[in-house]
Formats: sequence, structure tokens, C-alpha cells
Amino acid sequence: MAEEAILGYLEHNEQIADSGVFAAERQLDHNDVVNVIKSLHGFRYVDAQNIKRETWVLTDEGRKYAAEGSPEFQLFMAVPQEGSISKDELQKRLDPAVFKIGCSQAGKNRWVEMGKQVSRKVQNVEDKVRVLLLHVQEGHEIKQEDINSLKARKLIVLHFFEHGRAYSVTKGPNYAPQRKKVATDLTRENLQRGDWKELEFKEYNFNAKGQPAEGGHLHPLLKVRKQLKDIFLQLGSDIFVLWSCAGYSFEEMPTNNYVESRDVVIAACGRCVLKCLHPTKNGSNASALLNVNLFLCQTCSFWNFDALFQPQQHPARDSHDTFFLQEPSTTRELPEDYVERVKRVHEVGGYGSRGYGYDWKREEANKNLLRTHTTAVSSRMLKALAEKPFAPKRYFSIDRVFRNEAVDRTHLAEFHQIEGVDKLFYAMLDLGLASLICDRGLTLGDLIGVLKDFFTRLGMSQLRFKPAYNPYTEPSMEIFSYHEGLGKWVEIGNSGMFRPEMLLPMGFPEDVRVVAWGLSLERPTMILYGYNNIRDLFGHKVDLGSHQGEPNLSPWPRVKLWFFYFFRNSEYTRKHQGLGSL
Ligand SMILES: N[C@@H](Cc1ccccc1)C(=O)O
Repeated sequence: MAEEAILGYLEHNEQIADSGVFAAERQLDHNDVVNVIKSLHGFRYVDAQNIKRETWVLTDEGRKYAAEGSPEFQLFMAVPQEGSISKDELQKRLDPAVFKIGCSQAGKNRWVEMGKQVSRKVQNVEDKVRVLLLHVQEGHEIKQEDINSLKARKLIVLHFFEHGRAYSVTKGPNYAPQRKKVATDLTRENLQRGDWKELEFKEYNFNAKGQPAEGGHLHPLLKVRKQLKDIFLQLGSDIFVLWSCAGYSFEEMPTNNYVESRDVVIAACGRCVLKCLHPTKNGSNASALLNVNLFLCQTCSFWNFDALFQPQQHPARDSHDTFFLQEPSTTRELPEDYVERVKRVHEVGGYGSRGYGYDWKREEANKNLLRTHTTAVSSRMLKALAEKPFAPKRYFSIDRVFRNEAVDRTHLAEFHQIEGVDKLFYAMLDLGLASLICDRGLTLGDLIGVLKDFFTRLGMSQLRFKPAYNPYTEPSMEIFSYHEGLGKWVEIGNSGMFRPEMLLPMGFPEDVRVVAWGLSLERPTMILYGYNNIRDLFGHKVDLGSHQGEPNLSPWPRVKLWFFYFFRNSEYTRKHQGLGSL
């Protein structure tokens, strides 16, 4: 429709002065008109030139006067050249609006004598308003004072082009009132029929821009990680801190100082095996990234579980849920005195506790694994803290954790077939956060206070707490937040006060309390960025929705690619690792 209108108009007119006006007058979408103009311009049917983004256009009333003459002119014409006409008679002859406006304007212009009888004061008048309106309609410039007067009479309005710029259009060298039908492809039928000889083919447009390249975005999870780090730093430096342990800031716990340099790390859970080479011995960036993750995330069961008063029979320690290292499979050293105290507290208790009453095994504690929560980082940190003269501390860490979800048959089956890689991402690329405040005399009120403060700063003020159980905290609380998209409360974290069975064997004074909380970053990211499906964060293409346009610092795509090659390519897996496919 737009194409016919443009080519048809140019057949009888020299130019379309303004595509915006042209579109508005014909009630066409300006965007469509511009697209057609661009296409016609490409084939030289027309020549198009950019013009400014805003222009004056006639209102309905303005358009009417441009066609029929201004009200004052119409009124003047209705007054006889000689003599006079009664006002009543004049009113009858004219449209009511034209009569009303006409009287006042023609009076102001001193064109007529107004009384009961109306007569002309001059013989000829020029309908300047109509002339001006026609100028505007054709896209010509008019003087500012004329614009002001037409605008005051609401005969013109400023039109802004929302999309793209406006164009002025004239006939091009290939102009024809209708576009020739051109073929885009040479088909078998063309050849069979022989009509290819007559066909005119569409030319290639080598100047066409390709699809805009996707890239350059920070992954939402990394954005939330940055946000969380900033919050921790703010929490410490605020003057108005409500809870008791004000005045010292959160420090980031080193999550990477337990690397043992080895050539190979192989970790396996009940469902899959991860293997990586030493980062420095491998050329590929992507695998180096993953390698670093695996290397840095190694710890042993002792710090991940035992030090946290988690019994050795606890289901989380099951080989289906935890990636145990095959090589090196056990830790070399642990602080022996402390290990002894931990063993005792598990077996027989102490410090007012009855313990679990089972036979604690050192071999179990020695097993190396990929940490299942960043609370493993906290336990090492607290042990180091307990060795020094007591000073209150606040710590946080955000880093990778490796955990498999609960398995059921359907999941296991699907896992191998379709969902494997995605699920594995979730299991392996989870970002965990652990934070703690260690001070004398802290209470659950302090924990609730800091959690509210923390999550409110993150933009999640709708919070609920639910009593929960963790082997290492008492009391414990699950943290829930309202997910608008899902329309329900979802769990976003877990928290509690570390048990005396955990803190006292470390060597802390009896009145020292530790409030702590931990979360995975996916849930808050879902809530903050409106993802309804956790998997959307890990797909081929993360839909960045409203948070586009950040510089790309994310190693995510590269790591992901690495995973695809690693797990999808069973040939590779079999040959190089002797592991069979996933
Ligand atoms: N370690 C817990 C979180 C937590 C940390 C500290 C105290 C209580 C709970 C988890 O991973 O879910």
C-alpha cells in the first residue's frame, strides 16, 4: 500500500517533501513508509534524502481550511460585494464553527463591518491563512510568526517521528509507476520452462547490513554477583547500622588458596565424571577457565562436612550428590589436634552436646571433593580465626560450588539423554555465597536484621523466614522471597547460628556466636531479572531481556562451549579419558 502511494504520488508530483507528513496524511505507518522508501531507493526507483526528525503538520481543522478556505475568508465571501447582509442570514449560510471563528477573525482583520447588518470594508482580500496552511502541507518552511499564529489557532501541530528519520523523496533514475517484478532465485521450473531468459533478477545488495551481532553482555548471574559484593562492602561502611556488630566491614574470604598444583583433576559423582588438565599445560582458554574452577574448588570432606558437624552418614555426602575427586582422592594434611576434637564431638559430643554416637572415620574425612557449598570456605576461615586472639569479624565469599540435584528415575534418564548438559551446568556452575558475622553475644535478631538489610539492598524486600534444619546451625531459617512472575514464595537461601559443636572444637571462647547465611545466586537472579525458569539462565542463548548493553566480561559462553565439546562428544570422552559417554 505504501509503495503504491509513493510511486503513484511521484507520477504526478515532483517530490514528497516529507515522508512523515506523507504518511500522516494518508494514515500510513511512517515506519512502513520509510522501509518502502529505503527499498525503492536501493533499486533507484526513487532518490531519498534524510530530513529532520520533527515537522509541522496540519490538524484536522487545518486540513479542512486548507481545502475550503479559512473561516474568515469563507465569511468574507458570504458577504455581498455591495450592501450588507443581516447577521442572522449570514449565520444560516455558514457552518456554525466557521461563522463563529469567521466573525471574530474577519472583524480583527478589518475585512468586514460587524453589527446587526454585516458589510464588506474592503473589496478584495487574500486568504493568507489558507496559503500558509498549504505551504505547511507541502512541507515548505514558513516564518516563525506565522507558525505561532497557526499554532495558536490549533491549525498545525508539531509531529515527531518516533522511529527513524523522515525522508524527502524524488524520482530516481529507474523510476516507474510500478515496481517491476524481479526474480530472487533461479528455479528448476525457470530452467524447464526456459523463462529464465526473460527473467529480470533481483540484484544482490552488498551494502545491506547483516543481523546485528549478539554479544557484549554481562551475564545476569555475574551482575548479581557484582551487586552482592558491593552490598557487602556497603554494609560495612554504613554509618547507620542497626545491629550490634557495627563498625567493621565485611571481608571477602579467599576461596582460592587451597590449590594443589597437579596435572590432572578428575572428579566424579554418581552420574558423571569431570576431568581437567592443568591450566598452564592446556592451550585452550575455555578449558583453562574450567580448569581453574575445578582446581580452586577442591577441598576435602573434612572442611566441607565434618568440621560443620555434619555426620558422615548424612545424605548430602552421598556419592550421587557430591563430586569426589578420583585423583588426588585424599587430602594430605589436616590439623591433627582439631581433627581429634571434631572426631570426639561427632562420636560422643562434649561442650554440652551428646554428639551423634557413631564411629567417626578418618578416611571419610580425608576424601577430596569439589565443595558443595561455600560454607566449606567459612569453616576453614573460622578455624584460622579461632587460632588468633578473638576479634569480631564479618566475612563473605562468592564462588563456584558443585552439587547435583536430588536424583529420581526420570531425572536420571532424562539427564543422560536430553537435559544432561543443561543440568550439568546447573550442578557445576552454581555460584554459591556464604557470609558470616562472628562476634560475642549475637542473637537470632541480629541474623534477621542483617538478612533484611542485605536482601532489601539487593532489591528484594518481600521476605519470609521459615524454621529449618542444618546439621551445623541451630536455630536455622530458610529464607523465602516473593517471585512476582511465578506468583509464589520461593526459597532463596538458608541461614542460622553455627552450633557450639562446630565453634567450640575450633577453639572459640564460649560467648562467641556466629550468624551465617548462604545462597545460590540463581534464585535471586531469577527474582531480580524476572526469569520464570532457572534453565533460562543456562540455555544456548541467555535472554538478556532488560539488561542488555553491558560490556562483556563474562567467561560464561566460553566455558559453556567447552562443556558442550566435553560432554557431547562421546568419542572424545571415550578416547581421551576412557570414561565412556555420559
Ligand atoms: N550451606 C548452606 C547455607 C547456610 C550457610 C550458613 C548457615 C546456614 C546455612 C547451603 O548451602 O544451603
